[in-house]
Amino acid sequence: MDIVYIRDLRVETTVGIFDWERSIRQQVRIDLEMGTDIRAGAGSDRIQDVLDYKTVAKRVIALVEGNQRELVEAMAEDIADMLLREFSIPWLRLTLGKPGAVRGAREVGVVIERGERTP
Ligand SMILES: Nc1nc2c(c(=O)[nH]1)N=C([C@H](O)[C@@H](O)CO)CN2
Repeated sequence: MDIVYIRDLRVETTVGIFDWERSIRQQVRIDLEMGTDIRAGAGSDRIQDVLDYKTVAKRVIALVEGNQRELVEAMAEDIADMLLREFSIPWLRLTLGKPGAVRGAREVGVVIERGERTP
């Protein structure tokens, strides 16, 4: 399996369990690895034949900017669900972090894998 990735995507959104967090925008940071087969696109050299990371990034940004969830777990699951459905991605690994959310830590968050990773 090949991978198309997006690293260090930063998006401003509302997220968090505390009242003060519901009235501010915070930055979340996303790393995304998506299973794919690049051979058709490598052969044709046409964007139509690949998983377009720009299109994926725009969709992820739109979803995250509109987030109403409190937990990073819930937001991560929403992103993964959307990607598996809308882009027919067989497998993905998603890191969703909140930089600076915990004093003393650079970032906290979750890493999830969804779908089936084929050889
Ligand atoms: N596992 C999680 N733990 C915590 C979360 C979360 O989304 N998942 N959220 C918070 C607060 O919103 C925190 O980020 C505010 O500093 C605490 N723990």
